[in-house]
Amino acid sequence: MSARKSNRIGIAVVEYQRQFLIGVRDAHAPLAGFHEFPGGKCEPDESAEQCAVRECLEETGLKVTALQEIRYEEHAYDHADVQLHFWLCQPVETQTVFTDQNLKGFHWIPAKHLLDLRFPEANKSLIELLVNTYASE
Ligand SMILES: Nc1nc2c([nH]c(=O)n2[C@@H]2O[C@H](COP(=O)(O)OP(=O)(O)OP(=O)(O)O)[C@@H](O)[C@H]2O)c(=O)[nH]1
Repeated sequence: MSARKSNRIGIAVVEYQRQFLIGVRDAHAPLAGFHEFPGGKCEPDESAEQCAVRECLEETGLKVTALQEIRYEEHAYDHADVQLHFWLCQPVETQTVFTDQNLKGFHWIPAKHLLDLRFPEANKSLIELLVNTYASE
C-alpha cells in the first residue's frame, strides 16, 4: 500500500485597495494555464505564513506582510495531495503598488473580476469569500 505524500503549501493572497495579485501557472507546471496566487511548498523548518511571504517575494518581487490565515483547504489533485494555507497579505511599500510593472508576470486584479478567471478547484471557496468581502458596492 502506498500513501501519497501531502504537501504543505503557503499562499499569499495579497490585497491592496480591493485588488489582488494574480498570476498564471507556468506551461510546464501541474494545472498549467490556471490562474493562481503566489505560493508554493513550505520548507521543512518554515511556517506556512513565512512560506507565503517568501514565495511572494521570489515569484513577484513584492515584499508583503502576512496578516491572517483566511482559509485552509485540503485537496487531492491527480498530481498531489495538498494542504493549502491561504494567508491574507498586504504590500509593505504601497507607494508604487500600481505603477511598478515589474511583477514578473503577476497583475493586480479587482475583486469583482476574480469570478471571471479560472483558478484551481481548491481555490473555489476562497474566491467566493474574497468576492463577497471585497467586491461589494
Ligand atoms: N501557488 C499556488 N498554488 C496553488 C493555488 N491553488 C492551488 O490549489 N495550488 C496548488 O498548490 C500547489 C503549489 O505547489 P507548486 O508546485 O506551485 O509549488 P512550488 O513552486 O514550491 O513547487 P516546485 O518547487 O515543485 O515547482 C500546487 O499543487 C497547486 O496546484 C494557488 O492559488 N497558488
